[in-house]
Amino acid sequence: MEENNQNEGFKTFGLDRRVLQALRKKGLVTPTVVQKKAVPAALEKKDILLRAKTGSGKTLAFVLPMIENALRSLEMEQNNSGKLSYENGVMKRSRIKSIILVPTRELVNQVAEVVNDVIYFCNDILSCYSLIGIGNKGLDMEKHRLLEQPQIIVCTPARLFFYFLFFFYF
Ligand SMILES: Nc1ncnc2c1ncn2[C@@H]1O[C@H](COP(=O)(O)OP(=O)(O)OP(=O)(O)O)[C@@H](O)[C@H]1O
Repeated sequence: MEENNQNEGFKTFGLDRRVLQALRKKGLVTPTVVQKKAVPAALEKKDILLRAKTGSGKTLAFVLPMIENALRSLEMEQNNSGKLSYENGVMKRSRIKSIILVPTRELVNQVAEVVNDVIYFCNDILSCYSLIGIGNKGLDMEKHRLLEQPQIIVCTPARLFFYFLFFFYF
């Protein structure tokens, strides 16, 4: 009972129970103003332009609906195919669903940390990779990870452009 009350605020968004569990784990109970405005609209797949002061919770405002929509989409794929598909005993993950672009490599790490916190209880079906290499530095590892097709990628525009060129030419 207490658990339910704790998530009353975030629960009103109709989020997946694993996401609610992850929020609870982080001690997050009530959505901030910007989250209250953004999450329901983003869950309806509306385009959103957010502006709010620093520390107002903008990261979760876009991360929560993004993950929720990814989970819903995975569920739909599962319902359509009637079953999850497995390869060598491991569930085959579907392709990239979201790319989060941020201006600096420091922000890549920060945002990826928030994403990983939120997918903590569903990381068997959703994975997040952050691309923070520069040029050929980190290329082998990142290329390998990208080919594994994570559902969520966090990177800078420059790194994304690098991989567009890389996969186009090689
Ligand atoms: N609903 C919430 N309840 C309590 N704390 C929250 C909530 N949402 C976010 N926070 C916390 O508030 C802090 C700031 O959040 P966040 O970094 O998302 O803000 P921001 O608006 O993106 O800031 P910036 O503009 O500096 O990037 C973080 O520590 C985060 O965990």
